[in-house]
Amino acid sequence: MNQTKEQRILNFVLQNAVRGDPCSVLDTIDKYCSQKEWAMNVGDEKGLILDKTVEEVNPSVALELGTYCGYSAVRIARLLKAGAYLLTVEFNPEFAAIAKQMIEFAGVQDKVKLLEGPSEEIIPQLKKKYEVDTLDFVFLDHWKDRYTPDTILLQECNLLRKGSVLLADNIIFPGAPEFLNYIRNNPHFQCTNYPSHLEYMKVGDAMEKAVFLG
Ligand SMILES: CCCNc1ncnc2c1ncn2[C@@H]1O[C@H](/C=C/CNC(=O)c2cc(-c3ccc(F)cc3)cc(O)c2O)[C@H](C)[C@H]1O
Ligand SMILES: [Mg+2]
Repeated sequence: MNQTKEQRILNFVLQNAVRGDPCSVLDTIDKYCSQKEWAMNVGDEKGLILDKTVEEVNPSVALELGTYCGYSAVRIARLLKAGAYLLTVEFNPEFAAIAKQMIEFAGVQDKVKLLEGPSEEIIPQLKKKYEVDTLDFVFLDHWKDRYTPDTILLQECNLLRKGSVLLADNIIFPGAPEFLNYIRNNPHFQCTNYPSHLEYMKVGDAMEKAVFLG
């Protein structure tokens, strides 16, 4: 049975990256996806915006929606302080299995809880089942039409506190117009746009940061 692209990416990492070295895993994925097969990782350019935001927030509890191969989970987890952790949600079992191996190879498994299932089911369980009080940081990178409903759900579940930071990928390409309209016209959020480029391409893209004002 021939391999999927995501399996090829993982195998390239297992064969070429340095076990236990998150930066080497990120660089290896970026090398493969820019030279051999494009894939929808946040990538190295937008990854720097993600890095700066995570460092600025310095979250104790972070949430990611849309793990995919685990690139941004590794990217975020490598920056977390002792005792801090990332919850990452992925509903496709094949991708969850790939991401699990990627996260373990990078050596950040102690900082990452990979939750397999749809975000709309997982988010309402975060407080009781996963003992979350509130989220300090949320990275949105799953289906673009789910950014708004899940942002509303996070609020309904009282998972955001004054100062919680949301960062959304792909504001320009593929685009999340409905989310942009929702979040920029919502008085409970203070928004900032970060122009960049689509991963591994010269196409324009952007990330949007939204700080919850309570
Ligand atoms: C309904 C369940 C919702 N709840 C969910 N709960 C849990 N997991 C979920 C949920 N919804 C989705 N997922 C998972 O998240 C991942 C999905 C990620 C989606 N990302 C894009 O579509 C994209 C496209 C391009 C792009 C750019 C240029 C092109 F030409 C083509 C593509 C670039 C980019 O940076 C992009 O992030 C993963 C594949 C999928 O299984
Ligand atoms: Mg993306």
